Amino acid sequence: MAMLGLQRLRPACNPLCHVSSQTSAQTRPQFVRMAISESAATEEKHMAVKVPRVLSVAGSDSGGGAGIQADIKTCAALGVFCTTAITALTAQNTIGVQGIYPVSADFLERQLRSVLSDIGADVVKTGMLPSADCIDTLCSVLDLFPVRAVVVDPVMVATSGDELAGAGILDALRKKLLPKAEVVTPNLPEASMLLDGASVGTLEEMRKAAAEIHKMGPRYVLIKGGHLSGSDDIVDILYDGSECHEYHGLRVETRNTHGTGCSLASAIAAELAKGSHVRQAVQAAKTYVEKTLQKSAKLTIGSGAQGPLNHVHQLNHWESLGEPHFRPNHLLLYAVTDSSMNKQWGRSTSEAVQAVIEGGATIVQIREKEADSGEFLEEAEASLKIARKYGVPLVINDRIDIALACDADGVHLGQSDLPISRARAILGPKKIIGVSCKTPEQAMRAWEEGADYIGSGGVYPTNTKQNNKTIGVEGLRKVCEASPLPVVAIGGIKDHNVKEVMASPRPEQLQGVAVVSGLFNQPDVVVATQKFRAILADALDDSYSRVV
Ligand SMILES: Nc1ncnc2c1ncn2[C@@H]1O[C@H](COP(=O)(O)OP(=O)(O)OP(=O)(O)O)[C@@H](O)[C@H]1O
Ligand SMILES: Cc1ncc(CO)c(N)n1
Ligand SMILES: [Mg+2]
Repeated sequence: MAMLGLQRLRPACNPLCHVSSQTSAQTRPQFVRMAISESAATEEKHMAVKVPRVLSVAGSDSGGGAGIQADIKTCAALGVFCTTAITALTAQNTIGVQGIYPVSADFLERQLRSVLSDIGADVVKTGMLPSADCIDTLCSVLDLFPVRAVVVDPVMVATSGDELAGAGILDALRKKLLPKAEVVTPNLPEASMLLDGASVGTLEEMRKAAAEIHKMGPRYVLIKGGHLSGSDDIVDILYDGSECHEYHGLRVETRNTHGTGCSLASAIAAELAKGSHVRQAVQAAKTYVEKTLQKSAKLTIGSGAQGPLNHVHQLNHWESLGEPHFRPNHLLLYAVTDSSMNKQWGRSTSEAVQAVIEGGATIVQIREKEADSGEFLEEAEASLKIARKYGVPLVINDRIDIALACDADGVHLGQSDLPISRARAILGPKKIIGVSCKTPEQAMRAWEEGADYIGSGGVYPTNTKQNNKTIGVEGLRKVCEASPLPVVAIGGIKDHNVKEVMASPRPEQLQGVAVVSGLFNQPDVVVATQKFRAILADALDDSYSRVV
């Protein structure tokens, strides 16, 4: 193979501009920050943004679940730029491998040189290598263009049982590629093949196999336990030449395990490219694959035994496709907490939430005007655990940051909070956004900007919100008639006036009532809530109240 003589360029670290225009009296962190920002300003034009890069040397899976396709998606999900050198085309789907078209060693070399001579790579990840020639070529090119680490997934057999590389590659793999590897990631059958058919089917055998494979030259051996039978726990074993580290994870019950191995190896490569140590990289990769399996468990792509993963589940949320994130009849009895009221009665917010849900509240809003952010978050998290157990949605008043931090079901915003369109952009399409509206115009705008429901009031004067203009039953009716969104009535609603609010003819969009002190300024929240549910059932026709 001809030598290109190209060297990888390592850009020197740009020194900071330490002579800042402000001097002496500053504290050190401020000084460092200013120095950095001033340096940034003067060098802005020349500043290079260095992106972590992985080069995947692997086969194409036409089914989109494994091989190159899995590698690119995994790297994208983990924030790494992925280039490719394709070793083979496979005609493959969720049923099996219908054909293999290997790429010649010459053309593999062209791809490797194209990528490494220009874009470069921090880490090379290898998957399917169809011939010993391809392995020879790869090793020679790696000698010319050294990279920080090589992650070798010794792909031999697809999950379907179809052979992807024959025993003919074993010698080159063991003698040439493994000595260059930072990590090698065999599954159980591959570990056995590398060891000429030794049995690798128990944890003890995995440990022994890891030590044997380590003698072939890689710095780390990770034996994957995905094929271990008969346990809820899936253990991968990492051997570093002196110690075995175990990575435990829960087995996800799913048919969608096609490409887990490729994804794990790519995730390790991506984490290494970002600068992690091998042990951190393996842990992060295992966590990524487990989470991805969970998010992909129910997908039905293809009719075969092994479906693909949804690698970019943070972007597309397929797991919740088809599930409406909000149903208007959740607004029937809407409980809004008030921490000082609950404190007076000697209960925490989460105890109050438990009681109000037991009593029959159909949605809960955590409204916190006193606690600091940390306490608010703790209360919200504890309340959310309870709400999830009962399948009742829980939203946060005003604080989008708290809603995001605890992954609540949504927020309720006032007219002076962040604009609805911004809130929607931050929270994504799957979170509930409710908006307080006093007028038909506000209701129309909330709808245009992407809200899910409207809270309209105050219907009656209330102590919880003094200085709040009341709109009365008439104002509520006007909002309901104009609103394209479902409406919940709020403000001073007590057991004695629910009937009046919900009285017929009830406007179509009016779904229920939101209550604060009627539920919580009470000695027994469960009993108070049950009473409201009974009055609501009475006020509405049966078919309606039975839906929730
Ligand atoms: N059902 C599962 N639940 C949780 N983790 C799993 C499951 N199946 C595999 N894993 C994990 O996924 C990673 C890949 O393991 P596996 O042994 O399946 O690789 P593989 O056989 O090479 O996969 P591939 O199908 O891509 O060839 C490992 O970290 C393993 O622990
Ligand atoms: C191309 C390709 N590489 C790797 C695997 C391993 O899952 C596969 N099924 N297909
Ligand atoms: Mg594999």
